[in-house]
Amino acid sequence: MEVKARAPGKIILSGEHAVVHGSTAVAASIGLCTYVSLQVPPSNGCPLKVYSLSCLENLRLIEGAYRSLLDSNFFGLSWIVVYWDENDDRLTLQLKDMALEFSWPIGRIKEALSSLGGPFPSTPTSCSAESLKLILALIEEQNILEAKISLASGVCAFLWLYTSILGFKPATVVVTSDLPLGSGLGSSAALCVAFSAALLACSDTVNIDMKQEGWLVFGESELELLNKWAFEGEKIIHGKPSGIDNTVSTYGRGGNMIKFRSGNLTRIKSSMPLKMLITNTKVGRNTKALVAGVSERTLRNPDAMSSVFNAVDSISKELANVIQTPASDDLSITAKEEKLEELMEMNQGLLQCMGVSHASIETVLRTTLKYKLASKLTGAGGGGCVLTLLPTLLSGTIVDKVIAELESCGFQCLIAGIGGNGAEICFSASS
Ligand SMILES: Nc1ncnc2c1ncn2[C@@H]1O[C@H](COP(=O)(O)OP(=O)(O)OP(=O)(O)O)[C@@H](O)[C@H]1O
Ligand SMILES: C[C@@](O)(CCO)CC(=O)[O-]
Ligand SMILES: [Mg+2]
Repeated sequence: MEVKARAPGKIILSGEHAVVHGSTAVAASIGLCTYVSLQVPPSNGCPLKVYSLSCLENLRLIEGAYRSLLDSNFFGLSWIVVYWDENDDRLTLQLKDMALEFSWPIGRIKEALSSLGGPFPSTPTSCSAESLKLILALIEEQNILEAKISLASGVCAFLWLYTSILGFKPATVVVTSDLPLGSGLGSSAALCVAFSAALLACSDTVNIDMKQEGWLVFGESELELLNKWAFEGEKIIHGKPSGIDNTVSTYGRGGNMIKFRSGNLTRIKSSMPLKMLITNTKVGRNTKALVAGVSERTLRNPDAMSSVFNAVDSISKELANVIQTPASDDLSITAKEEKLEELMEMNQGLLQCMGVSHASIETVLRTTLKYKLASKLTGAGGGGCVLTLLPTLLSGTIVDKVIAELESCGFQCLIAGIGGNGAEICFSASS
């Protein structure tokens, strides 16, 4: 059986970092996703597939399944029934975009992690420091290249989610993504949401009709479970996440945005078309380190930082109001856009106060300002992506000029659809 899951990335319009400290933030999913395909063989001893000898070639597709071939003669034709062999049971994770593969014999994973007691799919549980050590030992055995070491946290999140939700079943899991990694567009959350969605869909906890075709959405209670598991994965990658990224990736739906505070979400409907240019500075950074940096600054300057977080809270609430309030004779779309631009600039100023801007971000701000466009960093900052509001009446020529100038600095621009769907799953018979 194969289950596929997809989960979107996000942009934060206001409130990143401050949201970790209890302020309101406003975010929306974008039309770029991470995809997970999970292939689980049938339980040991069950025939995996029956082939006629004429299509014996197909057998080569099933690596490691040759050992228990049972030859039979069925209706006068020669058929082969292929059984799965326990000794060949492996858990394999392929990160396709990085051309990386991790693979462990199930016996080895059991030996290392059975003390953790999984599976417990309906009880989202934090990965303790001791459990993390055991998981890291499994990853170290795979000799991950120094240049790709930042991926280890994603692999840790995978092993924790996998063994907690499905236990010690063999499977092949393949990951691909439209999202740039570590750039502020929520790649870590999209990964954890897509993993959790695929794993829960394969577990006995979630009641879903596997015969339905096309992309499916979980019901509300399953979404809640999915979001909680994804949050546990995010904690492994981010250290101390607010939960906004996984919540947006789980619950995004039909053009909605999300207002988020202290773990609670409110869906908000935008009453205006919102077009954002996303500029990826391509400066790599790590959300965990940036979040920790803001927390350290807060410990050193508690009163000043509390004022900064309060100011961000007011900005996010105001921004949500502007987005929701319909345009009228007294409040034109242009006036609303000017208000949003001002709020974005104020938020950016406060993010600088938190110490999470970067020279590359400042270059984007200066460049877009030449065209009278307002910008702010999105996500954790320190490089990564910057948002620029593209007002409705802005001519296409100006947009082209800004993009050309930004790309001449070595940045990469894209205009993504805002407020797409959240997590979805799809079943298919394995090939
Ligand atoms: N498609 C993927 N394949 C493998 N690992 C991934 C993938 N997407 C995310 N990751 C993991 O997430 C890490 C990046 O997460 P990080 O939180 O630093 O950035 P982000 O989520 O893109 O940005 P932000 O948190 O600011 O929105 C990577 O180093 C890797 O461990
Ligand atoms: C920087 C941060 O606020 C957003 C990262 O996309 C971290 C978080 O909320 O978990
Ligand atoms: Mg992240």
